[in-house]
Order: sequence, then structure tokens, then C-alpha cells
Amino acid sequence: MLEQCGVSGKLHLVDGYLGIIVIVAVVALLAVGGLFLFFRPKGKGAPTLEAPPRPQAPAGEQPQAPDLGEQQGAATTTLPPPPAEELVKAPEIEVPPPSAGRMVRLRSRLARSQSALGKGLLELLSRDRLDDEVWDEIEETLITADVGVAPTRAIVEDLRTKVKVLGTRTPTEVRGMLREELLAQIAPELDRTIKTRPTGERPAVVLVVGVNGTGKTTTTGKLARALVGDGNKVVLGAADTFRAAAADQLQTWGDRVGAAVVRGPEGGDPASVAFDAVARGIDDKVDTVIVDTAGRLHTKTGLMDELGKVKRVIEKKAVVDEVLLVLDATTGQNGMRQAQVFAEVVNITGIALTKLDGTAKGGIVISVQRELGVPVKLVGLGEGPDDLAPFDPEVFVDALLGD
Ligand SMILES: Nc1nc2c(ncn2[C@@H]2O[C@H](COP(=O)(O)OP(=O)(O)OP(=O)(O)O)[C@@H](O)[C@H]2O)c(=O)[nH]1
Repeated sequence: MLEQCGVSGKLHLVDGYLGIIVIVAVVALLAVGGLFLFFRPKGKGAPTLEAPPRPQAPAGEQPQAPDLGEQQGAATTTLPPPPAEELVKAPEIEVPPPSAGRMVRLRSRLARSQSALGKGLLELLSRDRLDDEVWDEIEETLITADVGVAPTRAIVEDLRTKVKVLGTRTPTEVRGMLREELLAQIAPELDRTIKTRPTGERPAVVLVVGVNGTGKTTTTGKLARALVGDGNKVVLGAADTFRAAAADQLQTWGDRVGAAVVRGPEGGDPASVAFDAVARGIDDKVDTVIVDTAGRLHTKTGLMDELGKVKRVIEKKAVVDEVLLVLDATTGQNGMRQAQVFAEVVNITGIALTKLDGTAKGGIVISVQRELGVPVKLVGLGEGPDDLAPFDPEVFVDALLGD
């Protein structure tokens, strides 16, 4: 019995050891498995909920507005829903499209200039015999399209020489010759960048000037949209204190894209509003301050002096980087006289040529640059909020000549 007890006692002891060995083995296996899972190399396509790191823009550069194609191709990641508060207070601020490539999109708006100027010249130059009568017609076509007398003479002279050299002309050669000539007259080498980037802590300041009804306020609003679309922060100055509606109009433009609008009392001092707008821009650390001024007749000396004062007062606070003269393309040679007087009072650095849509007088681009020695930087091609485009000479000439 005792012996039996001894044997069974030994058996229990062996069972006990076996049990411990099995437990140790299982624990060891689990530990090795855990270590393997922890240190296993991550595969290429390992799914992750982390957003990829944002590329850092080099110092001083603004991050580019994302390109739509890039957005469409991006992998979808489910983000946690925004807090309920944000959902309720969703801002009604529009995100305008970037400015690049706008002229290509709007080129069909040059249809009237295209048939009057481009196609007219192509047809005349393609004739078998180019006698004096045809050259007179070519001259007339250019003058009617507002190219201006001096540039017209230069173009006709150049074309006569080129035709002599060419002799018989194929349609492709005629087109090439005309394209080259028009482009040369538009001077594609001119610097057309609008200075809207801040310098250190100081925002760029753009002053918008011109006679009544040329489209100053509209152009100021459209430019602000384009800049916001390109990723900039903008403040608008409503220095047109004569017309309350102008400040309201600008306020609407600003509100749509989330740009602050600085305005003053009706009939107040426009220079003081301009000064306050620039001060606000500096405080808010924005990229650009655009100051809209009242429309003024170039013949009214008092008003022109006031414009000079607006610029001088801004200069107490910051540099005026850009003075844009807004010209209505449909006003022709009268617009040219206005431009000259404005240029004497404030140093114009660029021209915004509005209402180029629906006019046959596209040649004004050539004459206004020639007369003022200042490049056309922006063109207005419609009444829509995004119908303002950076001027691109090649796209312009190609639109005139057709494809
Ligand atoms: N078709 C067309 N119309 C334009 C363009 N730019 C401006 N306009 C229109 O021109 C009209 C006058 O524009 P405003 O911006 O009020 O002109 P303004 O120069 O500020 O006028 P004042 O404040 O009176 O001096 C408006 O009806 C605009 O919609 C353009 O590029 N094309």
C-alpha cells in the first residue's frame, strides 16, 4: 500500500514536471511570436491611417494651390468627422480657382477681335497679288482694331519686307509671318509679373487707378479672388469714398473669399482709408493689400492731385509695389489720353485692360504698351468673377489668328 502510494506519488511528481515544461514551452513560443510580430519589416503597401507628411515649402515661398489632377489621383483616407460645432459653423467662403491657365480657358472670348483683326489680316496677306490697294486695306484693318498709327506703319513695313523675301506664300507661312510680327509688337519679353508677394514682414501693396466705369472695383475684386485662389491672404482698401456703392461692392467681393475690407466714412479722406488698409495688412501679416480708388476724370486737376496724395500717404507706411491702371478696351484712343495723364501723376507699373471680350479692338494691347512703355499685365474677359486673366502674349496672338 505504502509502496503503491510511493509509485503513485512519483507518477504525480512526473506529471507535475511535464505540466511545468509544457507551460514554459507555450510561454516561450508566445514570447518569440510576439517579438517576431513586433520587429517584422513593414511591407510597401502597409495600410496606415496617418496622413502622408506635407512637403515643406522652402522659406519665403507660399505652398502652391493643389492641382485638381493630383487631388483626383490621391488615395482616399477616411478622416474622423469634424466636431459638431464646426459642422454648424461651416464658413460660406468660396475657394476661387488659381490664376494659371486662365487666358487659355477664356481665349474664345476674343472672338470679335479674332474675326476683325486676325482673320482679316490672314485673308489679305494670303492673296496672290499684294498691290498698294491690298496694303492700304491691311493698314486700315490695323487702325480700325486700335493698333495705333505708329505701330501700324511699323507692322506694314515689316510685313512688306517679309513678303518680298518669301515670294510665293503658303497659308502656313503667312500665318507664321503674321504671328511673328504681332508677337514682336506685343513685346513678349516684358516683365508682366504683378508684384503681389510680401517683402519680409511687409505685404505687397497694389494701387488700382483709372477713370470712372472702366472696371476698377470689379478688377480689384477679381484680382483679390485670383490671389486667394493662388493661396495668398489679401486685405482690400475701399478708398473710393465718393461712391458708397463702390465700398459695398468691394465688401461683397471681399466677403466671398474671406478677405478683410477696410473702409471709411462716405465722403471721407481716401488717403486715410488707404493708409488704414495698409496698416491692417501689416498687422494681419497678409501677403497683399489692394487699394481701390475712386474713378476720376484725367481732366480734373484737383482729383488727380488727390490721387498723388493717396500714393504718398501709403508710402509713409509701406512701398507701393504696383500701380495698376485700369483701361476699358472699348474706349480706344480716348483711353490712351487718360492713360498718359495718369502716368504723369502716379508711376504706373502695369495695365489691366478690361472688357476685351466682345470688342473688335484687340489692337489696343499694342498701342497702349507702345504709348506708355508699360506692359499689359491683366486682361478682363467677361463679367464673371473669374474672368480676369494674367496676360499671355502668345495665347493672345494665337487666339487672334485661330488654330
Ligand atoms: N464685359 C466685361 N465687363 C466688365 C469687365 N470688367 C468690368 N466690367 C463691367 O464694367 C462695369 C463697371 O465696373 P466697375 O468695377 O463698377 O467700374 P469702376 O471703374 O469701379 O467704376 P467707378 O467706381 O464708377 O469709377 C460693371 O458692369 C462690370 O461688370 C470685363 O472685363 N468685361
